Amino acid sequence: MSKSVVIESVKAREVFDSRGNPTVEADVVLTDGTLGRASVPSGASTGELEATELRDGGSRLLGKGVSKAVNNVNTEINDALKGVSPYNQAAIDQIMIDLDGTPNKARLGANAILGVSMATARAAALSLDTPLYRYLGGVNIELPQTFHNVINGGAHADNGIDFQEFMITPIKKTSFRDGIEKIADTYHTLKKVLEDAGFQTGLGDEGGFAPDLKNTDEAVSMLYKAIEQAGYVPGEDIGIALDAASSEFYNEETGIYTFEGHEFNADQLRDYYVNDLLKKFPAIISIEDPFSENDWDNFAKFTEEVGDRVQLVGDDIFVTNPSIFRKGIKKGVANSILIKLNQIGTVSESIEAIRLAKNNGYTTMISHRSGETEDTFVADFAVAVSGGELKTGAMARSERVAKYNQLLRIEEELEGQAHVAHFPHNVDFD
Ligand SMILES: O=C(O)[C@@H](CO)OP(=O)(O)O
Ligand SMILES: [Mg+2]
Repeated sequence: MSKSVVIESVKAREVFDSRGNPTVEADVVLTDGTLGRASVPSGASTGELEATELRDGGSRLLGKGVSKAVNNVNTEINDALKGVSPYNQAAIDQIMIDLDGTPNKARLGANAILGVSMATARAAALSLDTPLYRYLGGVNIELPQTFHNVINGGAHADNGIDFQEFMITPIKKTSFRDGIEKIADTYHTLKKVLEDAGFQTGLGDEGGFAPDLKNTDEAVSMLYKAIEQAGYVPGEDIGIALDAASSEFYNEETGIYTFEGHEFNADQLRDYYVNDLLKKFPAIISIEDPFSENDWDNFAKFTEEVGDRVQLVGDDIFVTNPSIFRKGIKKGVANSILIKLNQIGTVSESIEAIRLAKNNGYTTMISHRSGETEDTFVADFAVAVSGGELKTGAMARSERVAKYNQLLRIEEELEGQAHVAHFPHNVDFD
């Protein structure tokens, strides 16, 4: 590491994400000439307490411009980081957190700060001629088990399904590639299963199909059919995971969850999960946001009841925020946390949330956003932090597949030395 190398300049521009909305792309240039570049994703079903994504006026872009965030990078952040070493990620992130001065990055924008945070890590790795996953992770790294959202509902599709994500994951695999191939197989088979049943197979935001199925039961049944027709055993070879994203259909005033024609209170919803869904479909190994971000007590109660046999992931409720997550751990909410870099806004704080999870027996699922770019940062990040699990969409749409292709390259680069995570069985199948 050359001590004399420092940041020469930081610059951002407005580019577009996979939904055609503007987003921030940041460039960090070092004095040795290295350029690190990164772009920021964006969610549709966002948690209320996520760090602020700064958006502005501009009638042409429906008020979704990011020119203020871009300007903040080009002026204040550039001034603050010029001359600073790129090799201390925590210090870089802290400078931006202090410069912003708000608890949720509302002044400079989490999109401005995260773009620079990621681009700095990439520049540092490049200047040391080290792969990004190795720079961030050292030698203690692991390829993740992937979770693929193959039926899209909720805020990600214009169909009648209220649960947001229906994912498949390769439990049994001899390598990362083997797992991905099984998923691709099942994905193609699912298309045929849906077509045979007379459904449309247009895609939702995350590359999964968006058929007009009537409910969760029917969607999971389709997954069972696809897994079996592809020659695999549901729950053994391929597991199923859901993101209910229930904050989207929860009424805080009445405490009622309205979905698929039901009007359930928390007890009825719990009964539905335990005595209907999980009984009927034992291949379901993980449920994300089963209760709302504003329904902590019931989320905790549910964790107590089924947390020993199913992974319960907190997304909207923790928003990758270490201090909110700490409260959740104390209350016994969930047994897993979703990690989205732009929910908190820096690489270092995301790593802190992961450390907190590991120290408290929570699993971690690293995640893309429903609005993505071609940037593959999250793939390297998942390997670096040995995140165990990664969800980044179906095996379609280039902005999703780019991440899986990057993981295939990483596996090849590690020449068979790469360990691949296994969930839920903590054993190796190879
Ligand atoms: O809820 C989620 O887990 C995510 C990612 O799949 O969706 P969004 O980016 O729209 O918040
Ligand atoms: Mg979610």
